[in-house]
This record gives sequence, C-alpha cells and structure tokens, in this order.
Amino acid sequence: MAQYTRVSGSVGLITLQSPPVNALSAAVRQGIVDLMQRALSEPEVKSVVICGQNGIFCGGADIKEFGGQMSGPPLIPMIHAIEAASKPVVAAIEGIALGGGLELALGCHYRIAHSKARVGLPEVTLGLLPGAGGSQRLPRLIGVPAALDLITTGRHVTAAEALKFGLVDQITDHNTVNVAVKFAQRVADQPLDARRISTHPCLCPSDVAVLFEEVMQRVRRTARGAIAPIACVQAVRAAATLPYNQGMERERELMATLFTSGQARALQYFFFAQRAVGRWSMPSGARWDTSKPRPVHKAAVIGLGTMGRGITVALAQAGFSVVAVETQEKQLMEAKQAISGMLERGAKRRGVAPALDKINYGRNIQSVADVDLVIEAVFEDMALKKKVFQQLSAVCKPSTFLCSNTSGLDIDQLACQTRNPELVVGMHFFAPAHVMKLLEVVYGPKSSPLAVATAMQLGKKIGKVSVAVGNCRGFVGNRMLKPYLEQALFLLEEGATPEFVDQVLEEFGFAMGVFRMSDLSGLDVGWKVRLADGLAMPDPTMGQPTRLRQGRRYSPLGDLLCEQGRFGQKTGRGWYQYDKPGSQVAKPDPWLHSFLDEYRARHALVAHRIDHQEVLERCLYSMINEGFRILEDGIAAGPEDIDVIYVFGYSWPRHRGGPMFYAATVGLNKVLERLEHYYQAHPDVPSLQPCHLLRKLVASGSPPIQKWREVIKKVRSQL
Ligand SMILES: CCCCCCC[C@H](O)CC(=O)SCCNC(=O)CCNC(=O)[C@H](O)C(C)(C)COP(=O)([O-])OP(=O)([O-])OC[C@H]1O[C@@H](n2cnc3c(N)ncnc32)[C@H](O)[C@@H]1OP(=O)([O-])[O-]
Repeated sequence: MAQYTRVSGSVGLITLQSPPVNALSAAVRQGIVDLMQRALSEPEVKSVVICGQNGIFCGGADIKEFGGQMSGPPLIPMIHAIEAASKPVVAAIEGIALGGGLELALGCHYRIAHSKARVGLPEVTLGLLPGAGGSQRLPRLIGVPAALDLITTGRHVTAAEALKFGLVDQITDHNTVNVAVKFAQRVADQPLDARRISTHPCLCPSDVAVLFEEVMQRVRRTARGAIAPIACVQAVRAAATLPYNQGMERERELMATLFTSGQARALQYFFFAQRAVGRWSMPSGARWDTSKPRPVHKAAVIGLGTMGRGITVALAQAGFSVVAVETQEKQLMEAKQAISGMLERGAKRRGVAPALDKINYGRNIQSVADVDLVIEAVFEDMALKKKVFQQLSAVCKPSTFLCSNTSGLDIDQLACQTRNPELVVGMHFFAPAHVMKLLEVVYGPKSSPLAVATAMQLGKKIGKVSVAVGNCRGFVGNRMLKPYLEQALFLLEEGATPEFVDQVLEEFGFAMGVFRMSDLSGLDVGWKVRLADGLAMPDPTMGQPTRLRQGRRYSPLGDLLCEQGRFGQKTGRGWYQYDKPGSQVAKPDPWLHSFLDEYRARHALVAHRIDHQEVLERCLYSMINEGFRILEDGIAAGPEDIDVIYVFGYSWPRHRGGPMFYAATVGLNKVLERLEHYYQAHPDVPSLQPCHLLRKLVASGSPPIQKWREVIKKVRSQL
C-alpha cells in the first residue's frame, strides 16, 4: 500500500506502507502507479517526493512473492514511468534503500538520503541481479568500476559513501522527508532531461575490457559455482557496451535464467531460514517470544587457547567488559599479545579504536566472581571441564550463567557439577571465533529458557547467527560431520585419493574438501577423541580386527597418520604434504599414495574406480541421513536450523541452500533409494541405513521442506 498527501501546497508526497521494510509487494506497486498518476494529473502539484513509512525507504522487491504467480503492476514499467514523469520526483531515503528499493530511487530524478541510511543492490545474495533496471542505471550514474563492485558483492554502502560515488545528491542529518520536500519545491521548474539516468551514456575507463576480464576471473574464482555473480558481471558489461534498451533486454534475459535457477530458490530459502532460526523453540514448549533474556554486562572467558582468544575478541569488540583467565603464565602472556594484535587489526579494518581496555586478564579463577556470564574454553577433556565447572559454581554469583564452548561433550554432565544447573548451556563457537558467524547454543535437559534466551541474545549482540540445539554427542554440526568424514575415509580404502575426493567436494561448492579441511584443523584433534573413546588403538593386535569396531566398519587411516606424527598443516604433513609446517599450500604426497596402496594390500582391499557421483552421494547423503535422525530426535527444531549451521559453520555452499534443502532439491525418494543401495553394499555402515523420518517423509509424498515440521511432529509423537 501507499499513501498520498499534498504538502506545502505543491508537493505530492507518496509514502510506501508495507511493514516491516516497505517491500515492493503487488499492493505497494499498485499504490505507487495510482498515486503517481494522481500527482501528475493534479495541476497544483509541481513536484513529487517518494518516501517510506517508519523511517525505512524500501527493502526491495517482496521476496515472498518470488515463489508464486506474480500479480500487480510490474516493477520495470513502473520505474520507467517515474523516470519519464513530466514533474520532478525526489526519493527521500531513510533507513535503507536496497535492491528494488534503490532501483526505484534510481528511477527518481533526485535522491536525498539521511546520513544514517544505507543503500545497496544485494540481489546477488538472493541468486538474482538488479533486474528492474539497476544493472543498467547504476553504471551510468556512478561508473562501471564502482557499479561492478556494488552489484557483484551486494554490499550495503553508507550514505557518505553513496554521496562520494554520486549515487545520492545530498545527505542530511535532519528530517529527510522535510528536506526532500523543500528540495522538490526548489527544483520544481528545472528541466528534467539530464536527470533521467537511462539517457546518460555509460562512461567507461579506457581499459574497460581488461577490467571486465579481471572481475570475471575473480568472480569465477570466488563464486564456488554460484551463477548470479557471473550474470551480474554480464549485465554490467551489457550496460557498458550496449544502448540502454538493448542493455535492458540483456538484463531481462539474464534475470529470467537466474529466476528459474534452483540457486535463486535455494538462496531465497536461506534468506528466510536465517531469520527463522531466531524464532527458536525447545521440546519443553519454551520459545523465543515467551522467554526473556537477562542482560549481560560483564562476561568471562576461561582458557585462552585459540578458541578462548577468539571469543574474548568477539566479546570485547561488541563492547562487553571481559575477564580473560588463563592459569598458565606463559600461555597468558602469549594470549595477551595475540588478543591485542587481533583487536588492533580488527579496529584498523573498521576504522575504530581497539577495545583493549575492555579486557582484564587474570591467572586466577577467583577473578570471575562478579561476572554475569562465563564461557569456559579449556581443553576438550571432560574431567578438566567438570573441575572448572565445580570451581565456577563455587566462585561465581548464584545468578551467573555458566556456558561451555565444548564442541560436542555432554552439557548435562557439566550442569550436574553446579549449584544451578538450569543456568548452564553450551555456547559452541567455530574457529576463528571472532570471525565465524555461527554459534550453536546447546540446551541440556536442565537448561532453563532464561539461559537459552540469554545466550541467544548474547550471540546476536556479538554478531553471530545463533542456533538453539539439543544436547547430544557433537550437537548438530559435528554429529553430521562424523558420517561425512567416515565415508571419505572408506572411499580412500576402496580406491579413491584425497585429491579426488576433495576435488569433487570443492566442485560441489565447499570452500575446502574434507581432507584439506582436516589438515587445516589438525588430525590430532579427532585422534585424541577417538583414543579417549577407545576407538583408536595404537596397538592393532588387541584382539579386534583393525577395520571393525563395536560391530561396525571402522577406518583407522586417520589414526595411522597421527601415529606417524602427520597432524596436517601444522606439522607440514597430513593427507597432503606442505613446503614447511604451517604452510597452507597443499600438494599431493607420493608417500601417502604408497601408504594407501600398502594399506589396501595388507587388508586385501581391491581398489576399484570410484566416480564423482559415488563420492558425492556417499559423503553427502550419509550426512543428510544423520540430519534426518537429528530432526527425528528433536535435537534441531527444523531443517532450517541444520541448513544455517552447515552454511555458516561448515562452508556448505549457500547457493545450494544447506544439506536438508539440497536433499529436497535432489528429491527425497532419490536420496532414500541411493542410501538403500549403498547400505546394501555396506551393511556394516549403520550411517548409510535410511532413517525412519526420511522413509516417513517419502511415504507422505515428499512434501516441500516448509511442511516437514508437520511430519516430524507426527513421527516424534509416535516415539
Ligand atoms: C522480470 C522480473 C523483474 C523482477 C524485478 C526484481 C527487482 C529487484 O532487483 C529484486 C529485489 O529487490 S530482491 C530484494 C532485494 N532486497 C534485499 O535483499 C533486502 C533483504 N532484506 C535485508 O537485507 C534485511 O531484512 C534488512 C536490511 C532490510 C533489514 O534487516 P533487519 O532490520 O535485521 O531485519 P530482518 O529480520 O532482516 O527483516 C525483518 C523482516 O522483514 C522481512 N524482509 C526483509 N526484506 C524483505 C523483502 N525484501 N521482502 C520480503 N520480506 C522482507 C524479513 O523476512 C523479516 O521478516 P520476519 O517475518 O520478521 O522474519
């Protein structure tokens, strides 16, 4: 909807009204078309201002409309009509002008922005391009290099930056609509021809061909298979090389291809999934909207290894006072230096002062007595963590929330060490903790909604996407990683190489294949856990066959590498070889290939040809199957939670929506059929056995992912 008022006698003011972000829904577009006609037909009206209600100009096209049949007046002719209007039209930009919202403003003859406004063309993040003339008008207004930057990255720019680009004509600290109305009065009689951006030539630098080539190469390198960034470059190239009308035709063609691509659907699903995880719920019925968080002013971090340092930086950068505790003197000195460096580098990038004074360091756990919340980040050892929780419970105020950064240990066991187990939750950060967006907030059977709400809010304040999950070994992310890693090892046993498996996964869109990722994280981490679990056995003559544990197939390949001191990048050897310890350039290692040959010979394994499809299906479907088990067990509330965790924590390619969305895209019946096939071939691998929920969903006709929760509810109620 849109509202019309006449202000100052001669200005027609059109206000977009569609909360929360005044998206250009069919009703809003209809409102704009009707009210523009009215303003143009009223003789008293000499100029027009378009603004949005509640201090927000416009968040762009209504993404909810994309999935269905489009109705109402189309955006492109609507914007053309505004540009062609015989009276000056001024956009009064407050809050945001994004996507179609900025394209609407580019159709206006003038743009006035509030100094706190942000503008941008983020369509690429939704698998699209600015398809309402934005790809053709923006380069004509601000030049090809700046337009390429904005359109291919989708980044939002501040009003000050927009002014520098010439994207807005004026910025103000005052009431933007009032300023725009006065401006509109001043320009009422000015000629408009030069203000119609579509008539401008597209000014190109002399080396424009080289520029496009460079940008295209960069985009292809970083897109990880996403097609929208490439289409964005092609659309801007059309603006630079074709007359406006032909450029618009090219924009339309490219947009049509993107619109119908699975990638746009995946990215739009993911846009809503990211927001859905904020509306968390627990099996007890506690929910985000009925559970109030308690404010946290002062926090503490216990243990200043890699994770503790990152968490301290994340907290301090967000303005929290932090008590950072490390009991080892040498570690403490090293941590202080590292944290200061991280804060200084981050502050330099953001152009702010480093938050060094937010942190108090200490060697004694007593120094956390008065904090509101503690995040324990000591070594991943249950006995040690239990001891720390006992100490914290004795030292801290009774109201202090006690959180653990464990990546998979039992939260309940830690809660049992404390006076107030209801105040204990997991806060599982991902390395590097000040950079990675994901936070798993883990509730145990005793965790209160208050503790979950507080941890979720803290996560939001430090810029994380927080997902509330239940307590089980590995929680959601690492639990699903286990069958994925396991399949990758089995594939090596059966004839594949680490390079081939990684290549397939990287072509799929992962930033790193499973073996390169393991080398980066350190092979010894998992090895220590397997040793503690009694799975990795240094002496293979202990009675059990080496490739079988507890009746299941087991690959000791990772353990054997660790026994050789091959821990990955940090030792210069792992699944790959590196020039020196710490180097990041992975090279195939002939030693490893002979080692695999010998291993296969020792175990009478005959290497067979493993193709692309088998690698993908076995690695991904076993992981997805575990995802369905997680949903069945109530560890994740819905598929969106899993997908958000995988995109933000495990570099799952966003344009594929996340593992559960991918399963829906492939077809649940196909996933089921392939799992059945592989389980038949490998009956000693339980992770390949299709789970009950997957079967149930297929039996229910494979409903769309948005309907899975209904089936999940039914399955859980029958358990
Ligand atoms: C030939 C075909 C021609 C086609 C023409 C194409 C035109 C054009 O180029 C395409 C576009 O504009 S593509 C669009 C380009 N635009 C973009 O990509 C902008 C996308 N939006 C954003 O980046 C952020 O939402 C803001 C920065 C706007 C606000 O951030 P914040 O303050 O943290 O708040 P928040 O929590 O994020 O959102 C609050 C609520 O608003 C909801 N919602 C938001 N935008 C929506 C939309 N466009 N729509 C619908 N809903 C939208 C959001 O879901 C949430 O709902 P919930 O039910 O409460 O969960």
